[in-house]
Amino acid sequence: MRRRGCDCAFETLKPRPDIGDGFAKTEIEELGGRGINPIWLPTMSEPPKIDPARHAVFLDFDGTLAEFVDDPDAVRLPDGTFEPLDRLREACDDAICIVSGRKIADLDRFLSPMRFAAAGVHGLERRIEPGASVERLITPEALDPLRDALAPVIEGNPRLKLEDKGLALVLHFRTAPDLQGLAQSAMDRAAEGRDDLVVMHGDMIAEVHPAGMDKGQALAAMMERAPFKGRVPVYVGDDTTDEFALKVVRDRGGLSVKVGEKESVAAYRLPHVAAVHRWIAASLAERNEA
Ligand SMILES: O=P(O)(O)OC[C@H]1O[C@H](O[C@H]2O[C@H](CO)[C@@H](O)[C@H](O)[C@H]2O)[C@H](O)[C@@H](O)[C@@H]1O
Repeated sequence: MRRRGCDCAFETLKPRPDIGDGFAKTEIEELGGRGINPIWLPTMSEPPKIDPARHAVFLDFDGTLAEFVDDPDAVRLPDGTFEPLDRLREACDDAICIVSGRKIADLDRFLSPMRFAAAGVHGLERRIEPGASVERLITPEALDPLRDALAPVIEGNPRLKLEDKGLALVLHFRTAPDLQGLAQSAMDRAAEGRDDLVVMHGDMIAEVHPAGMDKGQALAAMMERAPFKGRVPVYVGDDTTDEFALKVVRDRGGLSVKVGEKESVAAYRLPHVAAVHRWIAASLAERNEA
């Protein structure tokens, strides 16, 4: 099992009581060594508006388009946001992609009747256009031994929820924060000895999925193909897993936008989900006025 990469590094990048609100220098250096240089500027400015004629728009789902809720299956877009999102897709000629840790099938369900290009399960699933078929980079059987190892943990701790995404498994503890340590160590133990897997400790979840893919690589691959190719990338995301994509976009001179106040490599910031939707609507309005 690997515990490397941006997720784990950012996981350690928390304010330390022993050094006030700052971050440990070694941790900053560790991130730098991995090519990720966090810029901790909570006052970073609002991004310029999206230009649908020029931009390829990549949007994270949970915490970016949809507010967090206790039940991962009960998530939904805020009222009144479907139509602007769909108009943006039309205006961009389908060069808009949902990039998520979720399965594409689940994204489709939450966004129905809309359909978008998508990178699901952190890029292990991809759909290049709304009407295209889903490509999967691996098969779900790789995780069968972990399914078996986690079954008794769930049975013994019914307040933990297991989300089986086929190509990834997630232990949720948002409604049982006291079980965080147990969930994380159960996931670590289940993946022990598996160098082909990565364990990620995310936002009230412990997740395992095959190594070798992240949202940044998924974005770079999508940018090689129509309808994204030749456009300038825009990425909007709130979580540690989004940092991979935000870095790729920043390095390519695109618009990298962090949602919320966590540390980030992004150049711009929006404070919350509602502000993301307001920015999308304002971008469409600006285009109509032009
Ligand atoms: O990449 P994202 O679109 O941000 O997806 C990341 C994970 O999102 C979901 O979990 C998160 O949202 C849930 C619903 O609000 C919340 O209950 C949970 O605590 C959050 O971590 C999803 O269930 C995971 O599979 C995704 O990896």
